[in-house]
Amino acid sequence: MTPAPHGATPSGSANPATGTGGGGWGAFEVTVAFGTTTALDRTTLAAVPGEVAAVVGGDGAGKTTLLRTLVGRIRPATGRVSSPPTVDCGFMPTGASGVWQDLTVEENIAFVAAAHHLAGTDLDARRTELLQAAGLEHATDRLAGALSGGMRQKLAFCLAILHRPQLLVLDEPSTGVDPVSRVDLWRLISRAAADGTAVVMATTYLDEAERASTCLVLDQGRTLATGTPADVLAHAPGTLTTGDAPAGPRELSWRRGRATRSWHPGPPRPGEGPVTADMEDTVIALTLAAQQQSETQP
Ligand SMILES: Nc1ncnc2c1ncn2[C@@H]1O[C@H](COP(=O)(O)OP(=O)(O)OP(=O)(O)O)[C@@H](O)[C@H]1O
Repeated sequence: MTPAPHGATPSGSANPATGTGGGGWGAFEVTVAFGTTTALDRTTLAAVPGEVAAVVGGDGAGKTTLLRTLVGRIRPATGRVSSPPTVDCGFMPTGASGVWQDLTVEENIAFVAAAHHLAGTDLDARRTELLQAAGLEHATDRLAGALSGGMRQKLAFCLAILHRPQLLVLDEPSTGVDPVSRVDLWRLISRAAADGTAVVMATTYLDEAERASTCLVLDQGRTLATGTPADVLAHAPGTLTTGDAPAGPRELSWRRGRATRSWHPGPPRPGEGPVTADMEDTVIALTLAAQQQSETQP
């Protein structure tokens, strides 16, 4: 059996790297460095019961580091982390590492249930509820390693939330998942939040970030924007245009469906008809603006 990192731990003690401060859960002004790499630079993310907080950013932005810091797996150099005791956290790591591949769906559930001392009719009801919601009720005898990617991700989600954690931390739960399973996963996530769980999720799908209560945009450890999706959209820098071809340097343009978006740092130029940026455009524009700023800094 391949042991997988998971939120399920038999220990119920609070993680020493975390605390339950009076200001709610979250990571506050945390800095994490790996050697000379600053993975997080005074980053703040609040985790509020009943809400979904989305963490977005490109490769190496610091998303996983922030999530691991929140659940006490990384101790920040500075700043404060406030989270429930480990036993009240659920963590779904990225990829297939949240499930035990050589156990069946049923065995995966039983294993995590045992780790959390869940049993009896309460467990039966919870198992049935989650498997049905995830569309896995007819796959209970299948090995997790033989499931489709989307089914495996949904199983990983069920395992992370089986014990009704107060804080649920999901690392790119829908990456590599087909669009239908992605809808299922989002429904599961929304339901968890509606039940009062504080959900934090890293995602590369910006339509998901747009539906979250709050959104944190990271780039190389720096916070580019934070707030409600509307707040983030309101801070899209520069000007965005759309057309058939790049309206400027290619590195400042990207494809959106059949159209090409172009970004430039200043206000609209004469004759330019700017388009309203959605979350995807905004995150790209914020990242390009940050890159330009760091290139011009000595
Ligand atoms: N254990 C580690 N040792 C050294 N460097 C690390 C370690 N974990 C992360 N990093 C570095 O910290 C930075 C942030 O990484 P992190 O995995 O948090 O980013 P991410 O936003 O999750 O990106 P991705 O989606 O590509 O995983 C990167 O430069 C990464 O190389």
